[in-house]
Amino acid sequence: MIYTTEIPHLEQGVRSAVTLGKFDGLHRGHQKLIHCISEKRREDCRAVVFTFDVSPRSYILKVPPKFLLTYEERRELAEERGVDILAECPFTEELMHMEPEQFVKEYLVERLHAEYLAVGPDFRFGHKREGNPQMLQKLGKEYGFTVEIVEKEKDGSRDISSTYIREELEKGNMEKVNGLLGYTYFTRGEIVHGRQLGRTIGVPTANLIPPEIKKLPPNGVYITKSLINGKIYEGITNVGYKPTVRENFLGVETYLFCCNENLYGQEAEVRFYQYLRPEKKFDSLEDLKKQLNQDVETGRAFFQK
Ligand SMILES: Cc1cc2nc3c(=O)[nH]c(=O)nc-3n(C[C@H](O)[C@H](O)[C@H](O)COP(=O)(O)O)c2cc1C
Ligand SMILES: Nc1ncnc2c1ncn2[C@@H]1O[C@H](COP(=O)(O)OP(=O)(O)O)[C@@H](O)[C@H]1O
Repeated sequence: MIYTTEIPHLEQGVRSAVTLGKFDGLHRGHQKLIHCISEKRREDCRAVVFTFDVSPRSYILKVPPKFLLTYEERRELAEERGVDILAECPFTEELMHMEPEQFVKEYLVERLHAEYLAVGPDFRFGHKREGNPQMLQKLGKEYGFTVEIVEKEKDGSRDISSTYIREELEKGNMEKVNGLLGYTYFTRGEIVHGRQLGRTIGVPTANLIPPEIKKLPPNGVYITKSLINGKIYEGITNVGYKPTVRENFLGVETYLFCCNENLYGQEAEVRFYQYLRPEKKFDSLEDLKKQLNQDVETGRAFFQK
């Protein structure tokens, strides 16, 4: 897959099937759009995902953005789904104020040689969000591309969207989040040293510091699986600041049920299956240990089912 932060310019004779949007999470709705473009792949036709490098809303509001997928994670998932080119274009003033027809002509036609577009019914683009799927269809007749308006993937009566998934993630409803995503929500990082207290209470924990932009479920304890060095480990994970020992950074730390290896320096992907309880401040490490033993039992029972 080609990844670029510029507007791609395809060579002559090569055409494209394009989908456009923010694609945070690459959820089941996004996957449906990607399926549409990847079906059009040929020797001389590329599947292109055209997206922006900062969520337009957070750019305007100037709040530090949190995403369901980091840019790197999104790249990897897009590649797995059969995308040839992922263009993460800077969301510049120029792009923000571009007239819809100019965007179509300069970017989609002249640079991408688009022959096919897949968009959702609520897709909007260009200055004042005046561009819409019907307008794309009209312009397609003029410039020679077809536009498929792809029905939204639904969960019951509600459209699947990044907003819906964020809402459920904020509630810690991992079963719902994972169902909407079509994969298990995860975060990644390198396993780093903690205070080495874990081993003293019989519960060593692999600590990782999640990426700044990654949106996490609420602080608390989760049943998880961790992918480390190609192996899957079942375990339980605490997300938070460990109030009992007063950590000063937000960590994701996991006790792996069947592991006694030295894991420092390894990359881990922690996948969240179920929320167990909120993070608590205990009066002593002994009390914490009692609670941890209970959590371990709950976690093991979950995987035995
Ligand atoms: C499953 C799990 C649940 C945890 N729950 C809590 C908690 O509720 N409150 C808390 O202060 N720390 C909690 N912790 C964090 C422990 O305080 C921490 O693992 C211990 O102090 C060891 O820290 P260290 O890795 O820096 O040595 C939890 C850790 C795990 C793995
Ligand atoms: N079952 C296990 N679960 C998690 N980490 C383990 C396990 N067995 C061994 N380890 C190793 O022990 C380390 C955690 O021990 P711990 O005493 O909690 O130290 P730290 O505070 O540095 O995390 C992990 O980083 C890993 O290298």
